[in-house]
Amino acid sequence: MNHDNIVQVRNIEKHFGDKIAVQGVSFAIKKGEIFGLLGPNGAGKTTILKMITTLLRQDAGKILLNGFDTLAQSRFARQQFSVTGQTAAVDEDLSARENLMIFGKLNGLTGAVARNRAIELLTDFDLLHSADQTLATFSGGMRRRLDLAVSLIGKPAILFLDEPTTGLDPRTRTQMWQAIQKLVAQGSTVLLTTQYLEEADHLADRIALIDHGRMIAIGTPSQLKQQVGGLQLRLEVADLKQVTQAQTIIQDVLAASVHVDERTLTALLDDSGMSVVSQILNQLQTAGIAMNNFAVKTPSLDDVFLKMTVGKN
Ligand SMILES: Nc1ncnc2c1ncn2[C@@H]1O[C@H](COP(=O)(O)OP(=O)(O)OP(=O)(O)O)[C@@H](O)[C@H]1O
Repeated sequence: MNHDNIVQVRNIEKHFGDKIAVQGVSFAIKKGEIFGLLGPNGAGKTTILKMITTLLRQDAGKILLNGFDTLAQSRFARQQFSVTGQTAAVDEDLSARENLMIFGKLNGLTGAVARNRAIELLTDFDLLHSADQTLATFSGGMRRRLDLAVSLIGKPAILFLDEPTTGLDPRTRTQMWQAIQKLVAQGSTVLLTTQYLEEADHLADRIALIDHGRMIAIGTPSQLKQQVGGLQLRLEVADLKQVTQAQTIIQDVLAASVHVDERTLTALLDDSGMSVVSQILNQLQTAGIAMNNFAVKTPSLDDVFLKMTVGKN
């Protein structure tokens, strides 16, 4: 067994009646990683998360959390993680500080330790100024940050976040991202589900793409994007008479074909990526070829998602 893999999911499967919600899903998460489960509505992300967090029993396959089997050793497996959902399990009539202290005591902390831990978390999540207001006065974003803070009271080794930023405005979403990154810098491992490609791209070290209950791809955001075809170079030559010369230069540097449409030239860059771009620019300049514009476009996770899911829905 590889002890670096704090979460191990092996070939899990879940049926609801005749419907297969999850089939043959396997992945492993290393300590300190942010791992994203990405997929459209109904893909199976929540069902996978529920099986990992022992809320649902898988019909087949095995899940180990820090080495503990979620079915055979569920009590120990549950001690390894904390989970936050889309609704906070907090008391509306109490303040943020009081809620944190109650959860601290429920987690076995003494009064003094709970008080200090509450201050630490309120500071980390930028809630110290509002610490003594009742939650009724809290915005959605503040509530979500408190929810995350509450789930960290017991310093869990693994944190599961189910759509942590759904419904938040862009500014609050960025604050949540910073809070999650800070957690990982302090040694946590995070598994999050999201429907937002941008969120997975920004936050996750690796992403598993889920569609119709199956894992259709896994990798770092850049590995997934490379499967779509790497970087694309696009430039427009100012003088129509120099287009062929520019085409030859780029073809020679890339050893690949260049598509020409009037003055616009496009080509796919291989793994060498940006290093060949400066060579192309230098050679075009030496040849006295002027350009109206020049761009290198990275494929987005949207491109990956469309390419991998189109035709299967
Ligand atoms: N308790 C249940 N009984 C029957 N079908 C279910 C049950 N839970 C989930 N499903 C079905 O299993 C499939 C996967 O659902 P799941 O909630 O895991 O998807 P999801 O990726 O989390 O979607 P969303 O982004 O909308 O939350 C869906 O087709 C859903 O209708």
